[in-house]
Amino acid sequence: MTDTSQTADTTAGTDTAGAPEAGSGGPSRRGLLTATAAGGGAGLALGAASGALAARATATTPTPLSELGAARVPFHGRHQPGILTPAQSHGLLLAFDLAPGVGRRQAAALLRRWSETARMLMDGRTPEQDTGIALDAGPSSLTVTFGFGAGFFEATGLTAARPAALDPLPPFSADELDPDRSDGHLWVQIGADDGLVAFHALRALQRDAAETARLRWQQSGFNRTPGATARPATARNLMGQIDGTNNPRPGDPDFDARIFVPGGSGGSGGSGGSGGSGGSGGSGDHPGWMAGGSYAVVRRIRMLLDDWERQPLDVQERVIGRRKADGAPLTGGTETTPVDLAATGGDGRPVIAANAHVRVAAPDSNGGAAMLRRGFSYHDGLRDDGAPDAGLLFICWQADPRRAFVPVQRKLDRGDALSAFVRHEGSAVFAVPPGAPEGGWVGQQLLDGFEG
Ligand SMILES: C=CC1=C(C)c2cc3[nH]c(cc4nc(cc5[nH]c(cc1n2)c(C)c5CCC(=O)O)C(CCC(=O)O)=C4C)c(C)c3C=C
Ligand SMILES: [Fe+2]
Repeated sequence: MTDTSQTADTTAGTDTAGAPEAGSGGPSRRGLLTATAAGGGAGLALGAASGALAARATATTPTPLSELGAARVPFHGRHQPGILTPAQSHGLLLAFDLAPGVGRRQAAALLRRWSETARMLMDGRTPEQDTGIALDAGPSSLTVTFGFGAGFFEATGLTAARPAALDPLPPFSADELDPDRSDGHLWVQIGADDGLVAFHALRALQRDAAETARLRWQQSGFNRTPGATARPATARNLMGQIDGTNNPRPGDPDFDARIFVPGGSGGSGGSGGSGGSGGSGGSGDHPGWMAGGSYAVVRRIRMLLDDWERQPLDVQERVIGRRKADGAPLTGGTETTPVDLAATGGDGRPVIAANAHVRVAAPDSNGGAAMLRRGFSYHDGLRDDGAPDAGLLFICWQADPRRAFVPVQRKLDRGDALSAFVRHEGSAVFAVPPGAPEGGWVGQQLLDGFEG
């Protein structure tokens, strides 16, 4: 069953924000803030009140967080956060390689540390020796998602547990891949509706990696800020198109089968460990430790924006097959009206061109292949050639990339009108294990028994 618990809980965090939370093992960020303000800045903030009394008063009567700041996504669940969670306004993607000589024991300890840090931060609490970067903010829908790249299994000698779905992607003609922005043993996806909250998480997770894993690449992205539009709306990408309309939805009957690896107990409780090998009990050729997990394909796709912006509106719309203003199909209706791929115009030609992106990418054109697209735009200034280094950190989620991303990208590569305006510059595939049950950690099903 689909876990819909990942929509941010906006009621959490305001009533307890001023005091350490029971069983939390750490103070809330805002508890620290109010105590610090009362102790250190009492003269400014509180006039003649005594420091001790003032500290008590401010610690019990914090200013309520805004709805945006208070929004909290649960860390524990059947699936990891950051897959079904609506894409946040800030995204940080980090890939790490294990340091030379690091084995599965240290890798397991790292995943346990990372999980604990992610759990605390997503709950709005502060790790020890905190940087203070997010001291005055709530969790702001922070999510942290962890994945394993193919190289992890080689490095740790866990090759028997390596999913076949992590086989290297085939080359595509639009690829101009930079190895320094591709692959990696471990992947961390951070999302938050506040840039400082996201960066705070990045620093804490990087500190946890310490000598165990070294940063291989990092990419930063963004989406529109919640509340920037009059009403909630599908995001636009940097080409100006409404992007994400025809994503599979959790209510669809085949949603889980398309996005998540089948099997597993489906819930919280217990350690979920499988003694470390994780090589059996799976479904098809997916190892048992991946039950409830998903595979993320990450592509850095640069947009040739100078070329694109020179195209007249009707050309831009024919390239995609949808209207730019409201995302409606060229066959009519509104954004959510199904695209009519069979419709022809007065001249007898298809209204949605043979090479229109939505036709070529549609499940109906690809034997039902579908994926959940959940990306971030990026902009890293100008390139040496003067063109903007900007585009889409394309992230798609699926139960098996060999039956989703690969066939669709193969088809796009051959006949997509959009290909003339994009270049794929980074690429990686990660096995993203199921969510951690209460008391457990991410990757435990694979690595349990090795940490110490
Ligand atoms: C291999 C998969 C895909 C890549 C790579 C990709 C790149 C890419 N897409 C856009 C913009 C849009 N894509 C849209 C729809 C769409 N795209 C894919 C797959 C890939 N896109 C799919 C499966 C679909 C849905 C098709 C359907 O069922 O109708 C749209 C239309 C709106 C929407 O449904 O989201 C836009 C716009 C860009 C700019 C891009 C690379 C930079
Ligand atoms: Fe697309």
